[in-house]
Amino acid sequence: MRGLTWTVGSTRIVDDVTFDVADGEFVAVIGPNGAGKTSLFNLISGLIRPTAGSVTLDGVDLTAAPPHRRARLGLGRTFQSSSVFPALTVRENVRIAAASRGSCLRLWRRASADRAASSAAEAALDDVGLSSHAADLAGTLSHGDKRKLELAVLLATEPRIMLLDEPMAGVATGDVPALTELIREIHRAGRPVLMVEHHMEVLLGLADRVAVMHHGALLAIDTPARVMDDETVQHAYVGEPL
Ligand SMILES: Nc1ncnc2c1ncn2[C@@H]1O[C@H](COP(=O)(O)OP(=O)(O)OP(=O)(O)O)[C@@H](O)[C@H]1O
Repeated sequence: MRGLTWTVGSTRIVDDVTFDVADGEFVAVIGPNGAGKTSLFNLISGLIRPTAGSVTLDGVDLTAAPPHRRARLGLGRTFQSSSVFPALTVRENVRIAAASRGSCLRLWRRASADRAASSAAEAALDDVGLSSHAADLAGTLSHGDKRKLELAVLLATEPRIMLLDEPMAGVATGDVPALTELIREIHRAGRPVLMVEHHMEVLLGLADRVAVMHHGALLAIDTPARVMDDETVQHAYVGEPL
């Protein structure tokens, strides 16, 4: 992203943010409450249009593209609040995502597309360890398993890059290590990740770089250890744990 800016009235909610996520890299976005992290994700995924700046994926300028086109081009995203269909089964949730990937209007290719979507869904459920819950209604899953389901839904779309907005939000403390490990494995499988996370301890050993936002601007972007040592970052977090 280059110079990404979003102004509401006279307030700069996201202020001239520029950084790259390299192929295979894991970049975390942190910042005090209201720093503009979710707004930045909304700009990258196209839910809101920037006042200025651009978003590029693999050299393709996506700045004017609607969210569904960005998703087609490989920009996959999860949301801060749970976004599964509670009345559908776990398998159906993932299958819908997998089918959306290879959307094909030619009737004679529907059967093979269906089979491909089913096997992509099963593979994604296996990746996140939810195969044994495939027939359960998504609404009956624990909060931690719902988060895993969201990851499976995302994986089934075979994204080029994964944007995860606070995947640990609402998850019981005891489930955080397993979910962290799962995200680590998904990343190791070769996908770059951009993840909003409040807890610095989750990011140590997970993120290659940490981008710190403050009042909409990018305050620092560096390794987790160096970011934690940075005095300007510590100052931005006065009154809140880093
Ligand atoms: N549509 C909007 N109109 C006006 N102000 C907005 C809008 N969306 C967000 N804001 C404001 O922009 C600021 C940044 O919000 P945002 O949700 O991006 O921050 P955040 O860093 O994700 O916060 P949190 O850590 O609490 O999730 C906040 O002060 C918020 O009130």
